[in-house]
Amino acid sequence: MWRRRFAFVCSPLVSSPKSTLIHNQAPYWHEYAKAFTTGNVNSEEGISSKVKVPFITFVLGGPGSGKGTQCAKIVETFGFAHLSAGELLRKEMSSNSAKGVMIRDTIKEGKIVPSEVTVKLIQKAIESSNNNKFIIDGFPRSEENRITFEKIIGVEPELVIFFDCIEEEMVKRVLSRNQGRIDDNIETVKKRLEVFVTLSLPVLDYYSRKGKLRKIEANGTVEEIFEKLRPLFAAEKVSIK
Ligand SMILES: Nc1ncnc2c1ncn2[C@@H]1O[C@H](COP(=O)(O)OP(=O)(O)OP(=O)(O)O)[C@@H](O)[C@H]1O
Ligand SMILES: Nc1ccn([C@@H]2O[C@H](COP(=O)(O)O)[C@@H](O)[C@H]2O)c(=O)n1
Ligand SMILES: [Mg+2]
Repeated sequence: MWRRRFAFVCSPLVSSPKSTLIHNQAPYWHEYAKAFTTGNVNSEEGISSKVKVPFITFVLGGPGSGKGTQCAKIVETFGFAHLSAGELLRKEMSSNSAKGVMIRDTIKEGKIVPSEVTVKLIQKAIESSNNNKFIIDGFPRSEENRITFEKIIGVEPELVIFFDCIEEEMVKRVLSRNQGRIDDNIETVKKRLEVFVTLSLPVLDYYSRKGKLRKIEANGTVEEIFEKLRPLFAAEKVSIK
């Protein structure tokens, strides 16, 4: 059902988009750059890599559509740093703090964790990386996620990839993943699919309107899907090989 609903919002592959900083807000990125110009940062080496505007790609798709699998290949081939919002949250939930418990309950229910929590984790991961190219997997899952990222990080993605996979295949993949995830069960998967339709499709619609969305048909083999991704990253500015 959600495939049909989605079909009209996707734009076809288009040419390489341009980097866009959001100038009308006061995100941490601008503060960092300001600190650099005022000399209010410690390591010179750290500064020069960090003040460069990061190249950000968001990767979206339903549960089991292959986001994590393809991100690993993008990292290996094109030298991106992979930030999985779900992984960052799973690490955080392993603490028994109130926040950890809240994250666990939210993931178990297939719902979306409050955006500020997720964006702060992403911010920390970006800040502690030496890389300048990030592939952010499973984010933004909602308009609230997207807006919070814009407010706090202040950098727009160059590219937003959507893995379009049939529901039956996604459910099959999740149920045979076997990695002990608390959300890999049929009840949670059904809820996640609903959440995807209700909260994530508007995000895809937003980026489609901005000409940033690239839809990848994600029902084939891992290699077939990667071959469809390759041209998106082959441009010299993002390639290391
Ligand atoms: N093209 C494919 N064909 C068959 N199996 C696949 C394919 N891509 C990934 N898988 C397998 O399906 C499962 C789900 O893939 P993956 O974890 O990459 O999905 P995901 O989109 O990250 O899901 P989630 O949103 O739940 O984290 C994994 O066990 C993975 O090995
Ligand atoms: N932006 C996000 C990303 C994930 N979550 C929660 O984590 C679950 C697992 O995410 P995966 O990307 O690993 O599939 C997801 O179902 C959400 O509960 C989130 O809240 N916000
Ligand atoms: Mg994943």
